Amino acid sequence: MKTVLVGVGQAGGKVATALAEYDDEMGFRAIRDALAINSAKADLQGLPLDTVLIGQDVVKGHGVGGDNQLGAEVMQNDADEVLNELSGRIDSETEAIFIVAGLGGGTGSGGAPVLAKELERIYDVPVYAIGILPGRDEGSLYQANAGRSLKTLAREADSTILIDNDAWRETGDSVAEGMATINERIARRIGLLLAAGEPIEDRSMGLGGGGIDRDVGQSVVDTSEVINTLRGGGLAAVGYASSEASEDPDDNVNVVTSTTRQALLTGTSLPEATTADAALLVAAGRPDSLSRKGVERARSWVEEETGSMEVRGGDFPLDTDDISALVLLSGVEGSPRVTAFMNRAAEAQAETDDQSEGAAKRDAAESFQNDELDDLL
Ligand SMILES: Nc1nc2c(ncn2[C@@H]2O[C@H](COP(=O)(O)OP(=O)(O)OP(=O)(O)O)[C@@H](O)[C@H]2O)c(=O)[nH]1
Repeated sequence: MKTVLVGVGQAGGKVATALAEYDDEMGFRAIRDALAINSAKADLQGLPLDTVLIGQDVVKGHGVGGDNQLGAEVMQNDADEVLNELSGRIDSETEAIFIVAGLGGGTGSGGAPVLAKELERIYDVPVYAIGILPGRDEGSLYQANAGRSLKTLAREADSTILIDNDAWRETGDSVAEGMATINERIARRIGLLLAAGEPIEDRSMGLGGGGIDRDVGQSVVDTSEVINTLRGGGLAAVGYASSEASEDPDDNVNVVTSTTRQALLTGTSLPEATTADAALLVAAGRPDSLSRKGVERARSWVEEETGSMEVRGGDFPLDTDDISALVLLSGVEGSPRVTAFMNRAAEAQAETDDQSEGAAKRDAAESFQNDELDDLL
């Protein structure tokens, strides 16, 4: 999927960098351009991307200090400059725009929904968001910010892929190490998803220098399958797992199915998200090890497990010794983790508003409709 990537805020800039670097290292060229936007000058310095500093007249390059309403305001005020900067990058080849942001802070949290709205107004290609949820141990301001931002982003973007900061953290990591690990994991998963839809001849095949035969590819994933999977809108998640391929092709039936189970049951960006409205299974590996029977069985298993009748599946030929499974889930609003998060956010907002009686437990679908969490726009 030929993508223009925009990172907003500190987390957005770092994750956009990790993604652009991964795409480049792998030679995928799915990310055609990447831009980082922030109201804090220091967070833009040192990023190997083109950057735009917003809100300079208001916060003088010092960031919005976790105030996401101010984050939304400065993005709105400087929207013309940002759109101008993007207009030279989004062209007739662009198939999707991805905005990535940490939803718990100020600039990314407030800025991402505003930017999504502005881009939707102008461009026909889908505008997707990658929204990073604060970990459970982050303070109430982060939770309340993320709840408000998510509610707004889910409405403004064509789909929002959620990454829970608690999902891929390794125990024992410091916060900085933890972030670096999470960012690498996001880069690999989203990076594969974007590359999976690219035609084979467009890939430089950094892993094998063109050694993949073109006519393997009747079931190769197409960009339109990613877009169709996300068409229902709302919230999405990605799962991923990888195992060594066996030399015996028959054994790879089981390798594909067990790797897919791991991807969905233990490897998703939103733990416990297994029911979905639609899903896409991408099996990556050498064409001769990607067992057709295995991929078909794995796809049927995803159908049963997610309860969705709309599960697409396909291959992603890669010259590696592993078989990887990437599962994209769309329509995960009802998952327990989203419910728990929206309750946590509503409680945090009630705490900050001193209206604790407003924080009764409700299900997540309802929290996207009711007034417990303020809308940002
Ligand atoms: N995955 C990941 N999350 C991060 C990273 N840096 C910060 N976060 C998370 O993002 C949230 C804070 O957002 P930031 O991006 O730091 O804030 P900002 O948008 O720059 O906003 P201000 O600093 O208030 O202007 C918190 O929930 C952090 O846990 C990162 O590198 N990776």
